[in-house]
Amino acid sequence: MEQKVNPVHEVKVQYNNTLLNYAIDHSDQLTEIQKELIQFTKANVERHVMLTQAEQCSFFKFLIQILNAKKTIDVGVFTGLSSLTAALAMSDEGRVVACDVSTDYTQHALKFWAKAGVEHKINLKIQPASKTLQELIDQGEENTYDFIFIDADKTGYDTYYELSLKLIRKGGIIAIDNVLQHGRIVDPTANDENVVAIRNLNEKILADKRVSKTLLPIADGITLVTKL
Ligand SMILES: C[S@@+](CC[C@H](N)C(=O)[O-])C[C@H]1O[C@@H](n2cnc3c(N)ncnc32)[C@H](O)[C@@H]1O
Repeated sequence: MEQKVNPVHEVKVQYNNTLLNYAIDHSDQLTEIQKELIQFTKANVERHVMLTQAEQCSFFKFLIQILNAKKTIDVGVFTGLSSLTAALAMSDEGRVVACDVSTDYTQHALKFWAKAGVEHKINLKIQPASKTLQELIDQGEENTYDFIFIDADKTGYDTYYELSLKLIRKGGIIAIDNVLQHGRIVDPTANDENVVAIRNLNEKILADKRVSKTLLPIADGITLVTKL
């Protein structure tokens, strides 16, 4: 794949851990339970690199609040941080449909949600996310969701994107994680199935007239789309 480099766009700030920590310290702080969940996951769960990052949590909280969201979907729960973040950001009527296939990971999520007192806001569905999203459509919930976060198996993203586009309301936001694939997205020699799946989706979204989109180079890259 030939890479185009546009000379108009250049890096003005070199990010490093000090700057990242400064940004996190000057944003709304994580709650004690969110911090505890992160510490627990890092200490006890082998694939803890899958955790949503702190700067994403504060960003999603902000989005969910400005959307005045009541209905959200979390595609990819792991130990529960992104679902917890959504539940905490919403008023008491707010609901999260939390999709995962793993009871190993989500057993921890359930404990932290209970500890935070938000378990009644989160409906955990243990089955492939595509099945859960299709069931919501079949139950007549098209065009009713305010915020959807896609962060599960990368080869499923295209399916999750299409189903989410049906479920999201006009003006709602779909956030798609890992769209830079740790930099491999622009490496022409990187062609594993995850990179190829995300590269294809990024091109598809770019050309997609149904949405307005912005790809933010924070964390591992997050694309936000809103349905027009
Ligand atoms: C990157 S982790 C999610 C991280 C999470 N958002 C957080 O806040 O820490 C990806 C999750 O997707 C789940 N997953 C993988 N395949 C799936 C599928 N087909 N349907 C639903 N979840 C799936 C995995 O079990 C894993 O927990």
